[in-house]
Amino acid sequence: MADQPKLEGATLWAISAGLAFLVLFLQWVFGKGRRTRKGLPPGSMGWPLLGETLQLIAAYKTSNPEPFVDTRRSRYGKVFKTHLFGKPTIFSTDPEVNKFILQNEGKLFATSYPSSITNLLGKHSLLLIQGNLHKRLHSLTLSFANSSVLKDHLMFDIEKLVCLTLDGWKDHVLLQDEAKKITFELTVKQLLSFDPGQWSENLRKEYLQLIDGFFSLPVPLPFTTYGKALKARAKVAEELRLVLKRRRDSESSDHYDMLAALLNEKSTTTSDGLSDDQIIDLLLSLLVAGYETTSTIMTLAVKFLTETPDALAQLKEEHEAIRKQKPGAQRLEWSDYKSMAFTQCVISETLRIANIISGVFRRALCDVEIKGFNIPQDWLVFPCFRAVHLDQELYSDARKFNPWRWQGNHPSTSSGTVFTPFGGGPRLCPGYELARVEISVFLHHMVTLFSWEVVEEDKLIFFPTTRTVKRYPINLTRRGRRSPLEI
Ligand code: HEM
Repeated sequence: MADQPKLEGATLWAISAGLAFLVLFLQWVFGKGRRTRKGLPPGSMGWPLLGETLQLIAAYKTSNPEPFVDTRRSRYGKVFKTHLFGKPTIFSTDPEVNKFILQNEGKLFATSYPSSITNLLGKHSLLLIQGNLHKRLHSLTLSFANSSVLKDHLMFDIEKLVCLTLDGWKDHVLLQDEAKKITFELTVKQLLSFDPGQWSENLRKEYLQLIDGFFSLPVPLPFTTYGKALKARAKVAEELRLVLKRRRDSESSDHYDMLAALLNEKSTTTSDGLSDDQIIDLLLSLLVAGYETTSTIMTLAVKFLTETPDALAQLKEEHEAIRKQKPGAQRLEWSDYKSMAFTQCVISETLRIANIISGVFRRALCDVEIKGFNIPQDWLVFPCFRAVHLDQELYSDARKFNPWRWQGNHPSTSSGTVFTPFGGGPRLCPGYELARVEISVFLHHMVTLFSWEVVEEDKLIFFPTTRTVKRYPINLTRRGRRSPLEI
């Protein structure tokens, strides 16, 4: 009898240990996603090697990619770990974490692209360079697209090139393609002072091939998309090299364009200028940066307006009022652009719900602690702007196109944390104002020169980039107003 309690104790111990083991085992099986290395945010690393890449791609290939983020955010919280495109990644849908990551560019985090993309952009691209050179060239680009340059120089070219394209329209266009033509020609003009013609059209065709390469398997064989993209890159670089050589050889220096600014750029410490390779990569990346981004917003603003007749009516009213002040076909002034208040609401709302840039990849340069989580050195982080822009806690009825939300004093206009379509920190998009002016001028002429009807239902998808599947075909009716090019 004396031994009985001992036996019971041992049995109890064995049962408790067994239970504890069972609980741990069940947690391991069912709570895989919640297990963390110390300090890592919760999340699932998905399949070996593939991680959760296929789930992400499958979601973004549809018109409603949100469930990818929504399910993980409700399971793990606003910041979760995952494994994307071959790398362990911290995915953030938290505006404060996103801001922290962007602000600490170059200190705790650095921009990160796969080598396949780096090869296409060129190692001197503004999107890739770091440190002082990045600072210098970022501010040079900014100084080329700021309000006073836009007002005194670019506004005129923007309107001319928008009208040149719109004047050529017959009764049917693929709007997405037309918008791309406009933004490409504008960028060529701004960078090199070339007017639209066969040269820029040939260059654009090479560009289309080059951009396809960003979203293809990086197999560098001549018949693969990636191989063709590398070839296209070489051709674009060759053309730019010829232009550069002519400019260096020429006596006159009366150009006012980005190339002239790059040729004059000198290091403050060594007073060395930029090499040909540096200039070519910079020009090439500027063409990439402003081309698809701005043209996508132009197309989608028209799509969302078409689907929201009250907004289209209000936008038309705003632009008709501007036209009334201008007898005949007079050109737009800077003050007209500044008076387009509702147009800015439409642009912000389009950027909020369908920006081509859902977020940006960065690499942690060291172990970083934020909000109680540890981000290990060399892991990727993905501050997801789209998830913040569509967060129901931050925007009421967040998934609906509602340009009126921007009227008055919406907090997100001022906070710079919950609305970041142009990124932030040292890599804030230097083209943010240029893009707004281009889109505003385009919308002005689109709604005052034409009315339109959508030819067929066209789906919006988000992978490989944000685009409509059928390139947004529309039938046009001319409204009888003369375009500024006719005077
Ligand atoms: C609606 C149009 C546009 C959107 C939504 C957009 C968005 C962005 C975003 C989010 C970034 C930050 C990338 C990062 O942090 O890694 C960026 C960078 C950049 N953008 Fe834009 N952009 C637009 C138009 C333009 C235009 C018209 C230009 C032409 C000058 C331009 C030039 C650049 C450049 C050069 C960078 C790289 C800046 C750097 O790394 O320092 N963008 N853009």
